[in-house]
Amino acid sequence: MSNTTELAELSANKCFGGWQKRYSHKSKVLDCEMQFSIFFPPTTSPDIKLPALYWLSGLTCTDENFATKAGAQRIAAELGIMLIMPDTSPRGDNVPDAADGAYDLGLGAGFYVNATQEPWKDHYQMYDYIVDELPSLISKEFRVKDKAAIAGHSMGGHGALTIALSNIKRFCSVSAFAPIVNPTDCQWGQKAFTHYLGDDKNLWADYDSCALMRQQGQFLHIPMLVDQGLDDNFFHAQKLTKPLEEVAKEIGYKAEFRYHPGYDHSYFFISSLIEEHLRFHAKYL
Ligand SMILES: N[C@@H](CCC(=O)N[C@@H](CS)C(=O)NCC(=O)O)C(=O)O
Repeated sequence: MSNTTELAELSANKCFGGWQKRYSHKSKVLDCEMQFSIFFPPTTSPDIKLPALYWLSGLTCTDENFATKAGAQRIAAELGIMLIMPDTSPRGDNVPDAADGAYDLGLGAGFYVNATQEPWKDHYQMYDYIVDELPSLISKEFRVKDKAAIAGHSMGGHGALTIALSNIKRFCSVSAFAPIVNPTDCQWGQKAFTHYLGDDKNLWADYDSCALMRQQGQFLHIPMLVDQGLDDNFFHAQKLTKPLEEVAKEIGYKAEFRYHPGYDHSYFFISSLIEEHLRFHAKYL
């Protein structure tokens, strides 16, 4: 860590020879105090720039769900990959939440967009937080490679795919579990985008991985792996995964889409396949 740190360490646990840590910091773009988790793999030299993977979680999660439920640390330790786990929305007493306390809007449901509408726009700038502010902070504080991998689940799969497709030079590879791929055409996405972005559907398309792949996929390519459980009760209801596979087929975009009988939407699905995702990213990191 640098001498003039902006981070407060909240916890540190030794894990598979490395360290699982949690930090707090003041976010300028979100205008609130934020927490994030990091797994540091065991390393022989503090001077080596580590490869890093950003994990974006889904609705209702904090930075701690993946850290405690996915079981990713053993393979990350073996592969020498740092795991960076941000929160899913701004937090704090001054941050607006859904009026009815709904789980799919407001706290825990930032959707990785920059809100343009009241009362959200002062704090809900999650796209800028994940793409710019947090990576700048991480590279100031720790030794990490410039290009990172990015992955996520459900709303976080949407975040990972849209951020990777819009920032192909910044990320080496992207993967997702049960991602929302067409938020402009599913209930979760339409609700969130109406609140955060208003009625301007042009703005919505900037955060829709189907639209982004269709726009840019003929010219640009990033290695992509997507896994979907066939017993996931949100698979059909929220049009997860499939619409992006259809766009990929249509435009000839090379990406792997896999469907797994019996698996649901939970972290039991993620923990069953996370090793394959980490090994996939390790080829490009
Ligand atoms: N049925 C859930 C919907 C939310 C949900 O399934 N969240 C997923 C991501 S979309 C999750 O990872 N939940 C936290 C966990 O399983 O640890 C609820 O009402 O809380």
